[in-house]
Amino acid sequence: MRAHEAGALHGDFGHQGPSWLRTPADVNELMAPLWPRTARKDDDGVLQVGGRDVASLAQEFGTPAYLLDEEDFRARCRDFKQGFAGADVYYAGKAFLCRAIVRILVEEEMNLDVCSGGELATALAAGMDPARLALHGNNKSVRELTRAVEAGVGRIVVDSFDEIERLAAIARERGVRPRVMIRVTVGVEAHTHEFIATAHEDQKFGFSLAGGKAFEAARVILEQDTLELRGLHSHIGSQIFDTSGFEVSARRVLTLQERIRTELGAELPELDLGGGFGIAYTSQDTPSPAGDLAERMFKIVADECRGLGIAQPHLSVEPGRAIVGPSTFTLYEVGTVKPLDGLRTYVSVDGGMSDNIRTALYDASYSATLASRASQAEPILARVVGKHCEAGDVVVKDEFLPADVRPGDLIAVPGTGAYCRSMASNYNHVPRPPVVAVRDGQARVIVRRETEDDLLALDVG
Ligand SMILES: Cc1ncc(COP(=O)(O)O)c(C=O)c1O
Ligand SMILES: N[C@@H](CCCC[NH3+])C(=O)O
Repeated sequence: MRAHEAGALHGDFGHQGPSWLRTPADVNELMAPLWPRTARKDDDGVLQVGGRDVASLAQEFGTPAYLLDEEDFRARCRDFKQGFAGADVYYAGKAFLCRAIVRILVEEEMNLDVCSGGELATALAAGMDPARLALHGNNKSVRELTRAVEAGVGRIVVDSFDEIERLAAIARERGVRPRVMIRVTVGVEAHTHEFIATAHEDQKFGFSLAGGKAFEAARVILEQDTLELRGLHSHIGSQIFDTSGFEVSARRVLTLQERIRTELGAELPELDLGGGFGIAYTSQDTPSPAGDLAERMFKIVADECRGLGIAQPHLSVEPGRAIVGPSTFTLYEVGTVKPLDGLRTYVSVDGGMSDNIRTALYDASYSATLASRASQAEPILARVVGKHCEAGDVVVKDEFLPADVRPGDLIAVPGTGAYCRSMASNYNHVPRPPVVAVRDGQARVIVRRETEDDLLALDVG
């Protein structure tokens, strides 16, 4: 089998050219960062995952569908747990959460970060030990806080003075003492898209460190005998490759920790440096393995603590995208192909911005491959677009696809495990696709496809 016969497993415009013209060995090597571990193409160019081929999965479950490689998801949990041994790893449920995922997390002995009543309910419904949960949010309702306190959630990451007051009252009424962390805005300009950076001063999350609000929050919490202050929390943003942002953030937050110890007499035993570890969406992204990230982060914390003369707090991190992102790809069927002379070819698929809003929202880059057959055709510059009534309904901005791409072909887009199903909508009354977990030749639906009846059921007429 020659590589181009197998079709591209990864290609992206403008960097190294069309990848299906490379050797099979190259193609396999290039697969690694973008595709789930068990993904490969067979001799007929049909993409396989978890021991199943996508043509049969499309027949059984329809398209579009998110196909999650369960082995890959579990392996990434283990990579983080092993890499960060000695620290705690909280999977960030906002990336993608459902009960089957919670059960896997329980089996893999992971902790879980939830950021809404809905995520909390999902975690509890699937049997997650509440002590392993962290609750986030800049505007947690009284109801959400009450539920978390009553369930015995392990930590609540407080985000405002209003919340401290609310939470203290809820705890007082129930005679309990919830554990809290303070979300600190450290003022780091993370190198990522503006919409997903969270530690610069001018935004809604956290207590400003520079403005003295974070110190003030510590003082207020320490005055309450109904709240137990466990530590500081910083999350600088998402899809970050460079650990220098974490270094600055750790330095600033630990400096605050030292001030809290000196001026308020409180030794804080924990520190959470958040999530945000980047993944490869195209060959131009170069993520670090979890072990390397951990090594660097442990060193940063150790160095800073030594410099400040404080005891090292117990570290935790909250990766979401880096665990679930690469485990999943979206399978679409091509509906129409429109070559625009001198421009590019528009390949329309049966989903779009309702199942992947990230391209439209963050100008995110994705790649795609012809997944259902091999092709000998020349590469053409294509744009994979959806079926929505919106010109910006783009899934993959630029990709080389074979010139004979045609209606009925299956197209796979990797790296869609994080923030695609969880941010999906039913814009234009397009029902949301299912999530199908595949492992050892078995496929099971873990989130079923939304139906038109589901949509009509909400519309009370
Ligand atoms: C507080 C917090 N923790 C963790 C995460 C997870 O981020 P990521 O999925 O980029 O690892 C987020 C989202 O950005 C977050 O806001
Ligand atoms: N939803 C964003 C990341 C922000 C997530 C949570 N703070 C994304 O798709 O990249």
